[in-house]
Amino acid sequence: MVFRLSPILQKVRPTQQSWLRRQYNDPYVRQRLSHPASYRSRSAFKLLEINEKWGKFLEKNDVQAVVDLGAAPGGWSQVVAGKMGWLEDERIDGTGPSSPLEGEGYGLNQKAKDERYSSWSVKDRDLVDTFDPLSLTETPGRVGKGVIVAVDLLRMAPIPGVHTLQMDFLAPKSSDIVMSALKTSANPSGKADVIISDMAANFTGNHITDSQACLDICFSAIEFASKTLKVADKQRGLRGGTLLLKHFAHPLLQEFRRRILVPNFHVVYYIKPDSSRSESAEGYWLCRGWTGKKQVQRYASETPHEDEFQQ
Ligand SMILES: C[S@@+](CC[C@H](N)C(=O)[O-])C[C@H]1O[C@@H](n2cnc3c(N)ncnc32)[C@H](O)[C@@H]1O
Repeated sequence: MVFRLSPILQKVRPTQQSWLRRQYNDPYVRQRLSHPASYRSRSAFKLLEINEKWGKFLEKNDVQAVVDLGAAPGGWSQVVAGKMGWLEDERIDGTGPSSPLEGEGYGLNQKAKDERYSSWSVKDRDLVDTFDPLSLTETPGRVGKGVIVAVDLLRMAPIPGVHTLQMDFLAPKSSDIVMSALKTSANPSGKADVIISDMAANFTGNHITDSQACLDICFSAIEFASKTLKVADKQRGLRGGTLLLKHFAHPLLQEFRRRILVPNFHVVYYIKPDSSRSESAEGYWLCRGWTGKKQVQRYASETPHEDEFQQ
């Protein structure tokens, strides 16, 4: 079907018109709107695709603890909650007509809703130094396995089984808070099997500033991973943890891959999912089998010239 602007929309600016045209013609936007799972973001299809094509790493039996960094509005967390059995069928949002939680939640205050969904949300300033996740009571009627912790600067509406921390992941102490949130009776080691990061800073339009911001995010994620991911242990038949990391194409990031990721994982794949827009410089590294062989340390890097930026 050809996209035609209605007379009202013809009055909006050309840039807004081209955005509307792109949204209308995007098969993933249409799929999201019509999908029974009511995914909150188009990004959910990227994670579904990566997981499906690259070894179904979210569905392994031994996956007990997953951390979702830069999680809002919650599409990836919905996918993880679905894979870990917190949601019985494809109706992921817990709000729709075929949801196992149908009819629940209405008339409940936020605290009661969070308890009902085994989903709590806290802000860092409320919990630094006082947060004790083990004090949280187990939720009756919970259906899923393990623990899922989601982090974002923005507030996220609850998702069954997902514990949300609203905070700046790059701030000091944030990784300690996430680590304590991971330690529950369902995951006594407090370690993570899978860390997924779709975190992205707001673009300024300056490639050097934007690439440096992306590098900072990647460093924060790997520093956290180095403290948290399970290490491969052949004797115990334990797989090393997995990290899925969003980045943008730039020589600084290639250097990061070579110096930090490759020495610390069994394998590092570069993935550009079909569902990622071709005009976007974003890509993902899927890093399997954390070995932690090389200490993770930030290094001084020559900032490449603007011309070196690759689309
Ligand atoms: C592309 S969106 C994530 C979409 C998400 N994966 C989904 O499926 O709904 C990137 C997110 O990263 C978050 N973010 C960026 N910098 C952050 C930071 N320093 N700490 C926490 N979250 C951050 C943004 O607030 C934004 O919600």
